[in-house]
Amino acid sequence: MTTLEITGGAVLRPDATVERADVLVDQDAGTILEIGPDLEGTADETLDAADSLVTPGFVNGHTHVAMTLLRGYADDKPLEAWLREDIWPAEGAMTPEDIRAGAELGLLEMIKGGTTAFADMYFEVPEIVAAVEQTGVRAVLGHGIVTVGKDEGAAHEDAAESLAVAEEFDGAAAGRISTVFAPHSLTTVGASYLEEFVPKARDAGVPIHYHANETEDEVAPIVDEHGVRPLEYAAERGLLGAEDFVAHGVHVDEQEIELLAEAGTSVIHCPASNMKLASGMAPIQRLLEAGVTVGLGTDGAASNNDLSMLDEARDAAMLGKLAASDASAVPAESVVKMLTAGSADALGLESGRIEPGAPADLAVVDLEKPHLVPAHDLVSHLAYAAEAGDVRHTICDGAILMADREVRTLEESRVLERAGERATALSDRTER
Ligand SMILES: CSC[C@H]1O[C@@H](n2cnc3c(O)ncnc32)[C@H](O)[C@@H]1O
Ligand SMILES: [Zn+2]
Repeated sequence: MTTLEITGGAVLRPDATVERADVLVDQDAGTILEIGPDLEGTADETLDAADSLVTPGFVNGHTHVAMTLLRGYADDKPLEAWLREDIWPAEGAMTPEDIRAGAELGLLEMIKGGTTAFADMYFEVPEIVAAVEQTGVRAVLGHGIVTVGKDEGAAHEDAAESLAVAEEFDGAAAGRISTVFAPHSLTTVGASYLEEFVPKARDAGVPIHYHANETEDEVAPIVDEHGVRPLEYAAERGLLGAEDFVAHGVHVDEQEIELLAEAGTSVIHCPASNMKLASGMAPIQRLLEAGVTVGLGTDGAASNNDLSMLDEARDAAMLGKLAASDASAVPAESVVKMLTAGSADALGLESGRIEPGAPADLAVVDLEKPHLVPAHDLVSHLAYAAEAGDVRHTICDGAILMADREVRTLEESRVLERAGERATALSDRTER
């Protein structure tokens, strides 16, 4: 057995307590073997975690990783105009090579910020699979379907591709990749395609991930056309399963919250994107009280504009309080749970907790920083004060992806250079 020991740190446990402990990892199995104050010190490899917090790796529950290429490409617009006037035309000009370059850039940023797993909805999924294989992270991938504006044949092909991609890549990257069927949203995919393909996804045992109730503009057409709220419409079409997860859930009423809770469908909260696009404030405290599993996501880098999950945690705490007009709403402990086990549970992953037998997906955060002193409460620091740049080491599936801020699975300078070149060329050939 090949082992790794993370020594000398403070370890965040699943009950949100923090204890001085070492963590022993079975690198062959990719799991945590033991957690204890003074382990033997005979591991094959050691990572120093003195003056550091060892936390579960962060789980980005909703992103579009290749959109790093569009970071800063179009800002200061609401969702509908942003997508139609800027983002969709640019995406229409993207090549598979662009997707690969954007995915590598996004994965570099995520690994440097302590993220060990992410859920993604995009196109050219084989390129994202290849980037995940190379970088060593864990991922839940889906081909995003949009049927509006397409003829019947192209729309049908898009939906069929989403199911085929989910079936082909489930279990790829030595089991680190799982998959979803991914209709973009309830307004951009026609009802007939949902009615045809959702039962097929269920038969294939593939979970479903989609954007839901993100803006008021998305709610109104469903109410007007179908006479029910979006999540009732989703439930009627079999889209609220216990393994399914929706991104956003900003404009949900009390009845829809109850529907989510009863169905066991999870919500991925994307506070930065919701603020930037002025989509609204999700009722996170209410969702938590109703028993809905809530995770955290960055959404794409074009609506955020970074992929830092620690930024997202702070935003979730701040916005949650503002939305509830209550400073005790969405406290630090809830946010840290969303950042780790909440997102992992939503995505059907076993990571997100440091305990024997759990996947060895870990981040080690340097506490010797001015903004992290004094250390009254390390859960508070993780929710409110820590930054992506404080992450020293990132481990996924027992493998070291970054040690002392050096990413081992990507050549950082090459990734930055290639992404910059590809983004410039993409922008030059995209008309606006
Ligand atoms: C068809 S692949 C996914 C699709 O989603 C777009 N997208 C990025 N951010 C958002 C968001 O906040 N709401 C809805 N859609 C979004 C992305 O640009 C791709 O086209
Ligand atoms: Zn999104």
